[in-house]
Formats: sequence, C-alpha cells, structure tokens
Amino acid sequence: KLGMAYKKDDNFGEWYSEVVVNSEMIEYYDISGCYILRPWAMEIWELLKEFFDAEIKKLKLKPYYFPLFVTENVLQKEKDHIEGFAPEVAWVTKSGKSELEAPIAIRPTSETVMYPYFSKWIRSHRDLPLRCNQWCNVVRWEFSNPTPFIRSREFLWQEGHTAFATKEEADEEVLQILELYRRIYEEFLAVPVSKGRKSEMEKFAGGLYTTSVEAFIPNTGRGIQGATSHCLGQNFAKMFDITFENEKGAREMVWQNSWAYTTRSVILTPYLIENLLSVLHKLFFLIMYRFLQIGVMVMTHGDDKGLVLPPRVAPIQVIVIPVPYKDADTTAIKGACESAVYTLNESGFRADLDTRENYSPGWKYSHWEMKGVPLRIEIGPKDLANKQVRIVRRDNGAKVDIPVDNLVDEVKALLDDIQANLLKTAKEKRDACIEVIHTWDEFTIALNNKRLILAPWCDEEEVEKDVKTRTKGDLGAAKTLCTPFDQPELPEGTLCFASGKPAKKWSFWGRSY
Ligand SMILES: O=C1CCCN[C@@H]1CCCn1cnc2cc(F)c(Cl)cc2c1=O
Ligand SMILES: [Mg+2]
Repeated sequence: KLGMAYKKDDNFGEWYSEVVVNSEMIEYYDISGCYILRPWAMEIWELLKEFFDAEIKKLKLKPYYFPLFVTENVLQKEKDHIEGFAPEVAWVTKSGKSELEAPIAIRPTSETVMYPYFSKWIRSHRDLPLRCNQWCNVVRWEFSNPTPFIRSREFLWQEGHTAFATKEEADEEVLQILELYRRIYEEFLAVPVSKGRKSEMEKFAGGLYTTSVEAFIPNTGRGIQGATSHCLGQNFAKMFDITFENEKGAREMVWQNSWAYTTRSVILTPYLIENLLSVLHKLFFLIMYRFLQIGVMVMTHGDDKGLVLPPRVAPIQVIVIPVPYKDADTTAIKGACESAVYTLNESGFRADLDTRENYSPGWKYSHWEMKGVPLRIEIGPKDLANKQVRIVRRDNGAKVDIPVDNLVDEVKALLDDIQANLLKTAKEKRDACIEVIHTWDEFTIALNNKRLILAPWCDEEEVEKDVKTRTKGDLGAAKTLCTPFDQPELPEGTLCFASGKPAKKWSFWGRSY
C-alpha cells in the first residue's frame, strides 16, 4: 500500500496506526492480544538486544532461562507486591480434557519464579554478586479504564535480577543499567530521555526505589516511561529468605535490583485516547509498545511519508535502486547496483538492492520511504556514464551526486549525520515542550498546552495525590513522571506549585501513557 491517508499533525493516532502497518512491522493475529512481529520490527528488536546483551555481559550478567509457569502458592507469596496485579495473571487450569490438580500461573514477571532459587543458591558472601538476566516473554492480562477493556497478552522483554552483599553495590548497578537504557534511546532510537527517580507513589511497590528514563511525545503532550531500574533493597530478601554468611560468619540479607527494558504496564497509545477504533486496533498498539518501545521511535521521527529510521537500528540502512531507461544498458546498471551493495556490505553497512522488475523506480522510492530506510541510492544511465551515484536522504530529502569511488566514505558520513540530526531535532522539539512553572495556574495552563512541566515540589505524596484528583479528566490526570537527576538550581524560599509549602526538588509532571 502506498502513500499515507493520514497526516501526522492532523490525526496522530490514525497516522501512527497506518505507519506501523504500511511499514510491514507487525501483522494482526486472530487471537486478540496476540500479534505477529514481522522482520521489519524483529530486526530492530534484535539490533537493540545485540547491543544491550553485549553491554550487560561486560557487567558480568549471566544468561538464565526460568520456567514460564509458576505455582499458585509461590505467586501468592508476594501479596503486597502483587496486590492489584492479581486480575492480570493468566492461569493454566487444564491439560487436554483433564483439570490440573492446582492451577498454574503464566509468569507476568519473574521475581516469584526466581527468588526461591536465589535463596537456595546464595549461602556465602562468595556466592555474591549474583547477576541474572533472561530474555523471555511474559503474559499480563491487562484491563485499563476508562477506555473499553484492553488486553495485551504477551510481550518480549529482558528482565535483570541481581543480588549484592552491600547497598552500595546495588545502588551503583541501578545507575549502570539506567545508563544503558539511556543509550538505547538516545544512541540507537535517537529518542531523547530524562533520567530520574520515580516518586514513592509511582515506584514499584515491592522495591526500595525506582529509577527510569522518561520520553515525551510532543504531538500528544504525553510522557512515556521508557525503561525502569529498581533497587529492591532487602524487601525480597526478607520475603524469600535470601541471606548469606559474611566474612565474619554473621548472616545478612542480600541487597537486590531488578530492571527491565520494557514499557509501562498499561500503555494507552495516543490512538486509544483520541480515536476509539476497533478493539483489535487498540490491542495492536499495546503490543507494539510493549514489545519494542519502538512506538516511541515511530512517533518521534515518523513523517507524512511514513517511518524514518535512525541508521543504527535500520534493518536496511541503504537501499540501491536501478533506474533503467528503455534503451539503456540495464545489465550494466544492474551490475553497478550490485557492486555498490557489495562494497557497502563489505564495509559493514546494511545495504540491499531492489531489482524487482514489476515495480517502477517511483513506486520503489515511495515504498522504501514508507519503511523509513535512511538512504536511497539511485543509479541510472547518466550516473553510470559519470561514474557517480545519486544519494537521497530520508530524513530531509536532500539529494547529492557522489563519485562511486567515494561511496563508502560518503555513505558513512551521511548515516552518521542522519543519526545525529534525528536526535538533535527530537531533543529540540522535546526541549521546546518543557515549561518551568511556579504556580497552580501556570501548571494547569501548561498542562492544557500539552507541555512537559518542570515544577518545584514539596515531595509530599498527599500533594501528588491531590494534583491527580484536581486534574482528573477524560485525557487522564497529571502525575509525576520523574525527579530528574539533573536538578536545576532551587532558590531558597521557592514554594511548591501545588501546596505552597517549601519546595524540596524540581520534578517533571504531565499526562502520560
Ligand atoms: O519492572 C520490573 C523489572 C523486571 C522485573 N519486575 C519488575 C517489577 C514488575 C512489577 N510488576 C508488574 N506487573 C505485574 C503483574 C502481575 F500480574 C504480577 Cl503477579 C506482578 C507484577 C509486578 O510485580
Ligand atoms: Mg501491569
């Protein structure tokens, strides 16, 4: 399908839905809540996984795979940590025609699966640190209101679970992992994020504190939590009796972290909020977000011609298209295309060519623009005669003719420039949305102007709850997104915008997904 029916700035939700379909990222499946991830999405996921996996191996993480299933009594062990989550748990109750003696849960996250074995494996300080990461799927049957129920059944993620002898080691790793998440967003997806700490109300209830990277979508004025890195303190050590004998022979509880490259548990995409289309469509986005957080990249960089992929995650970075004229030497042109692809692949670029006879060059230009390929190379008779190629950038449409001999250097320079340009543009757009406010009136005006709000806060949970109550509405209430580590100056006497009490910190507030 060529061309977009919807414009990004006119109808964001529809535009988004069309882009991820037309770019052949995912396909509907006939069980609601399940989706087929097609190569154009899976290849991006695999590029991100390759980077993240290599980096955590440097941090001595070991790969594990724990069972998909967890018994009821083990799952129930975490009443406080799973309170509120219980309706999300999917259960296996039968095999064939016969009922199981006891229902078995499908993991919604793996704390209760893993930690009884952490308790068994950790005896002495010599068994620490324990560093476990698994790449797997998890199932959560989420319903979210007020939009008519939404189910996301299964998504892929990595979940890291680590145990240390001291809090200092745990605190350090939380930030090391958070930096990797920042790099995934800013260096690969070219999406600017803010590192910060979640409030007591927004953090993972089972943990000690939560840090996150927060993205923002200017079109909808909503924040999106990108990934989370929790310090669990000794809470789970107490619940699961995960203790070790220290050097002095005394018994101590371990300090733990858990972190996931995942998305918020309930993502109401702009689509769900603004365009109540069929349930199928809604599930589609939830999965899109869940699986890959690629939704943020699509929204950040996409335009009215379709996807715009940052080169570092583009499954194809350069597409070479022959432009044959009727009487031209099509064989020579095709040969030039093949050698250009060969040269680029040899130099480590992901290049491919589209020599399909049944499509015109024009059709191919639109097709590969829709899929967001960063560079297109056209080779026609004139280019052949002049020993040059024409290169067209997807991000700004610029065309440049370059000598074949400079192909590799030019392509490298262009791809690097595209990667940097996408992040720079996204950062400028995001920063233009940030509004520093000091009073409640300024806050409500900024909120309605779809701004990312930076406000002085007294850090009291009651006030956070009060802001939610006072901003309740069909677009969702305002909430704290994070307290950025990078704190602006807080002049003596600055008052909290919502309570008038002495402010303790600057926090990002806004509506979110
Ligand atoms: O976010 C992470 C990083 C990776 C490991 N997990 C933590 C916390 C997950 C919270 N959470 C999130 N969703 C859940 C859904 C459930 F059905 C149940 Cl039983 C529990 C939970 C739950 O604990
Ligand atoms: Mg959830």
